[in-house]
Amino acid sequence: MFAQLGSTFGSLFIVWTMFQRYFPLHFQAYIDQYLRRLVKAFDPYIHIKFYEYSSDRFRCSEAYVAIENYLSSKSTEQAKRLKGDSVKQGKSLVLGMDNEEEVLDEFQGVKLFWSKLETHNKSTTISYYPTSGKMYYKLSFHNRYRESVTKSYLNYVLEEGKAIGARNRQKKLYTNNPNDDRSYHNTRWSHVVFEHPATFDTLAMDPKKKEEIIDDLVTFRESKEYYARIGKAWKRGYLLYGPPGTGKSTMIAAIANFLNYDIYDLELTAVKDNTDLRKLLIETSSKSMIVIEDIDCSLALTGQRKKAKPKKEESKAEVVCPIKKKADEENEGKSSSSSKDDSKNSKVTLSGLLNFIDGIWSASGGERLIIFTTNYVEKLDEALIRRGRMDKHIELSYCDFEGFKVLAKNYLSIDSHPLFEKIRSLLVETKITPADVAENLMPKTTKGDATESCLENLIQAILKAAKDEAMKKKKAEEEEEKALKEKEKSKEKIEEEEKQQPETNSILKSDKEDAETSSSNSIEVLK
Ligand SMILES: Nc1ncnc2c1ncn2[C@@H]1O[C@H](COP(=O)(O)OP(=O)(O)OP(=O)(O)O)[C@@H](O)[C@H]1O
Ligand SMILES: [Mg+2]
Repeated sequence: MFAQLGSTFGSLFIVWTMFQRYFPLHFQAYIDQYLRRLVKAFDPYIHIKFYEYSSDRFRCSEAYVAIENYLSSKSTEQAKRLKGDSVKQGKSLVLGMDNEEEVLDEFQGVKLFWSKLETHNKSTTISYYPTSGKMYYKLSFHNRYRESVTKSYLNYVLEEGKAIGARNRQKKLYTNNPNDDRSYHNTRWSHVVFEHPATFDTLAMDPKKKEEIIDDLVTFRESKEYYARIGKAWKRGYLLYGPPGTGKSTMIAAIANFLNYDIYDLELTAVKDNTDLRKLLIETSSKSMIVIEDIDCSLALTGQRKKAKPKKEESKAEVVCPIKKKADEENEGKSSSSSKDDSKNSKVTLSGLLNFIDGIWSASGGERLIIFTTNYVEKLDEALIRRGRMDKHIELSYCDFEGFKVLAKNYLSIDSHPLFEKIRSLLVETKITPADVAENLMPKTTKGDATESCLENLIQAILKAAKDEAMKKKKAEEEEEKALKEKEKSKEKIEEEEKQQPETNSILKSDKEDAETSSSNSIEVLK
């Protein structure tokens, strides 16, 4: 009987919450109070509320988000009014239950009722936030299941909800805003949705090396406790190095897709100073990768410990170091003030960067990868890339036959072909980047089967690369020979000059003696 009465009052109370907004405020409070007391006295059900925002109204509650994710599939099946909320990996809508809808769930034979409700804002003050009430999910279940629900079911919902959230989560690619652009954006990072298709399956590289990298990433992802135990920030540094077009940026995208991490693409040239760098770091979230591409170029720009660097290809230097180029133009003809200008360009120092990597400032969130890429690993300061800072050094190199097979599968969907043997032998002797191989394997027409022509194109490209390489080698040898000859010539010249030296010296000596006698004569005359 009590149960019946309780549920009657309970239903009455639900109806009341739906319609109370139509009553005057003082009347609402009065009814609310009495209904609550009645329901409490007879209701055999337990009710738990999960509010959308924490009490400070700044943070969205983690539990609320997990519950929303957990209920989304159930709502699609049961609720009559649904709400299209977010986009799943940029491909489809995720539906959730609308306000005042109810969903039934079952867990180990226990029936559980979820409803989505909103508190009604009784405040008459003007608020910065939307004046609508607070959203919350309410879970109702019978008192006799209190223990199993609070101990097992809620944990289960949170875990499931988090897993669903991680699956649906859209990765983001962040870039740091230039310093002077900050007032407009009012934020240090701007982002776009990250949707790069690269995966480890499509990455052309030695399968053993690939396996090793994947193992390393998995170990890192699952080592939260280990890092806590050894007292180290939960982060790992990767240095990717190799010639242009060997897949460094592609690997970064593959790692992000594999770990489902956000990418923070840090452009050091747009960072004002070390303080700014620290602030940028603090604003990154966990489960992310902080990437600095072409680190050698960025560091040269700071004018710190490493200054000299070989020039990259013209086009690339323009893209990667626009500020440096501008600074160079500005400094033209101002050699006297060049040191002053250098210090103006000097923004982030190497030691600032080292602090950044060491995790002093990133110790908060954890689960972060720091990735540097460079074409010139030998130019980097040893302090920057020592183990502990850049824990894993990965070389990406020219395309070998295994790499070619991956690209042939990606671009032409083939595992074998009679021309493969020829390509295998050519790749042993010739250096060609995966980017060049990929370009040749890309069909140039949609008509007919382009497999054969693509492979033929690739063979021609490898032969051309071999020819270019041979010519380059010959030219280098010739230049070396020329330099050697010139060196020998100048050596001979010096030796000849040295041989003539005694004669010249004796002439000089007699001249000196003559001068001395004439000067002593003139002194005597003066006397
Ligand atoms: N190892 C690889 N596997 C698959 N595709 C690759 C690989 N290397 C290069 N490519 C292809 O070549 C293109 C250029 O590669 P990517 O930008 O990753 O080179 P990079 O090493 O970052 O060059 P850079 O040093 O110039 O930045 C990619 O879009 C990709 O299609
Ligand atoms: Mg790159």
